[in-house]
Parts: sequence; structure tokens; C-alpha cells
Amino acid sequence: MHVLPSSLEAEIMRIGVKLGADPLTFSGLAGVGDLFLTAQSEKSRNYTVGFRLGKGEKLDHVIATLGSVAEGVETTKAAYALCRKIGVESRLCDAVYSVLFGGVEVHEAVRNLMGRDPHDEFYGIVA
Ligand SMILES: NC(=O)C1=CN([C@@H]2O[C@H](COP(=O)(O)OP(=O)(O)OC[C@H]3O[C@@H](n4cnc5c(N)ncnc54)[C@H](O)[C@@H]3O)[C@@H](O)[C@H]2O)C=CC1
Ligand SMILES: O=C(CO)COP(=O)(O)O
Repeated sequence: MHVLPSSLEAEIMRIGVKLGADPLTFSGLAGVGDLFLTAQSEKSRNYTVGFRLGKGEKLDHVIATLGSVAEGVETTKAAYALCRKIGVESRLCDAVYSVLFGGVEVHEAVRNLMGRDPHDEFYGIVA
């Protein structure tokens, strides 16, 4: 259950470190605290979008009926572009992007992710 948020935390750290940030910044409230809250709370807008997509609803319909703005949808586009620009591998962001904008089904995106070669959890973060 915590594999995805934990791996995403490392991915976010890799992006930050590449841009010159202190990795410790992402282990505090504004990093891991915010991520785990959003990733696990049924009250979260972003969680709700993911949950409903997982149930098979279409993104356009979810956005139109959410009743609020889940910034993660647009942020995924920005993060996807940023990772390409700065040359950081972003498996999880890419998987989310493929579901949101690439027509990939959630189960297919998860299967693609699980089929990738494993790598050291903290590569690109600690020497
Ligand atoms: N609440 C939280 O725990 C966190 C929130 N954020 C982000 O901070 C931002 C604000 O969050 P909250 O204050 O909780 O949200 P909120 O829902 O209380 O406030 C969002 C405001 O943006 C307005 N808005 C929505 N779409 C707009 C548009 N197209 N043009 C102009 N205004 C628009 C809404 O009417 C609302 O007043 C969001 O992007 C959220 O994802 C980030 C981290 C944590
Ligand atoms: O954007 C947020 C966390 O980064 C907060 O929004 P939700 O927790 O409502 O998804």
C-alpha cells in the first residue's frame, strides 16, 4: 500500500536534488507529510480523481463533476515536461501521465510499472 507513495517521494526528491534542493526538505511536512495526506485521504481532491479513474470513470467526467479543482491533473503535465527538460527519470509521473493523457488504463499502467527493471531506491539522491 505504501510502495507507490514511498517511491513517489524518492522520485520527487530526485527532481528536487537535480534542481539543487536539499533532499531533507522533502522529508518534512511540506514533502512527505503533504504527499501521504493527499495519497491516503478520501477527502483529498487528488486522491478522489485517482480513485474514480481506477473505478473506470473518464477523466473529463471526473473533472466536470468533482466540484473543486484537483491541481494534480495539470501538475502532472508540468512535472512530466520538467523531468524531460532536466533529464530525470520519472517512472511514476510517466505512469500517471499515461493514464491521464495517454489513454492507458490504470491496470495497464501499473503492470507496465511493475515490469520495469528495479533500481536502487535512492539513486540520484545520495551518492
Ligand atoms: N489543502 C491542502 O492540504 C493543500 C493544498 N494545496 C494546493 O493549494 C491550492 C489551494 O488549496 P486549498 O486552499 O485547499 O483549495 P480551496 O479549494 O480551498 O481553494 C481553491 C480556490 O481556487 C478557486 N479556483 C478554482 N479554480 C479556479 C480558476 N480556474 N480560476 C480562479 N480561481 C479558481 C476556487 O474557487 C477556490 O476559492 C490548490 O492548488 C491545492 O492543490 C497544496 C498542498 C496542500
Ligand atoms: O494538493 C494537495 C496536496 O498537495 C492538496 O489537495 P488534496 O489533498 O485535496 O488533493
